[in-house]
Amino acid sequence: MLGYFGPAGTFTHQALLTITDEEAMPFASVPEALDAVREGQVDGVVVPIENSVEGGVTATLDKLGNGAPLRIVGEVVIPVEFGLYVREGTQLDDVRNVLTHGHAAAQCRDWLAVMLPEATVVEAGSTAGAAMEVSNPDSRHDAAVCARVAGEMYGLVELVHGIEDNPGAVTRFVHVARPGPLPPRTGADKTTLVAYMREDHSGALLEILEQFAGRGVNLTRIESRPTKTFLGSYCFNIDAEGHLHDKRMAETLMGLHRICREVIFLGSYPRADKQEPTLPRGFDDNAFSQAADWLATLESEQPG
Ligand SMILES: O=C(O)C(=O)Cc1ccccc1
Repeated sequence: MLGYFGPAGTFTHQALLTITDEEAMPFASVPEALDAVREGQVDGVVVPIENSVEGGVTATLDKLGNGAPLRIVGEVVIPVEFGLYVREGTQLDDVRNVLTHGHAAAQCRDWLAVMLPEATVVEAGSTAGAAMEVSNPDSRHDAAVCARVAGEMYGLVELVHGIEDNPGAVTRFVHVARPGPLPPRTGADKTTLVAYMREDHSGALLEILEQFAGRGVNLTRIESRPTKTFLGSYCFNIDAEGHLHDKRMAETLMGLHRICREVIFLGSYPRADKQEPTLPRGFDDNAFSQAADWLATLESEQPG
């Protein structure tokens, strides 16, 4: 069974429904969901990882790389549109207290500031959790910012829809499982990893980037995250185009392993947009094989 960052009606739930229509288990937070996979309570979970407006979902980035190994086996990208949902009878002028997930609040910040300048925005566990809370007649919260499905699911009334400051925003979700066979290489894949530098020195990030650049591997996301040991200590959370079974990616991973203190491999999986990378000349599997054959020929000429 799969799990997801819930309750029912979250954007994550919508992402999950694009993968399966079988019954799935909701978890109240991203860390709880990921721990449930680690502990074997579910076979996999869907959690948000990146938003086109807000950037990385830090709870996911940090928790994926810390603890028993996990692997991303797939990704889903869905549009996110928000509305303001209230109990029957509440008017816009009555709204003093708005409840929602931090990422939703951030994506509707301007709208809330202009339309509800007096209102306090309170952070909830999730957008659907906010809708569920607001549906309680005794709730001290007047409105939830959530998806239309969540508003409907929890019996709320839609005051306004489309309150996001950046229309067209999308969120990327990942399907995470325990280590096992990798999803097959499709030619349009992504690899996610976390790299820890050996020691702090000038050019350390450049050396990491060189491993990718020198093998024709393009990055689609790179974020520095605190290692949580001391101030100024960071690791790099990276998405790169390609699959572990692409020779250029395998060589990149080996290069990183040589120069880094630790490299956590978080999986190779098909890209949601199915977009194949444009490879510079000399970086496809054939070019790597031919180079290896050439080297073998040179070595075979050597005595003994
Ligand atoms: O709270 C939710 O519905 C989530 O799934 C997290 C989230 C919040 C805002 C945008 C995308 C995902």
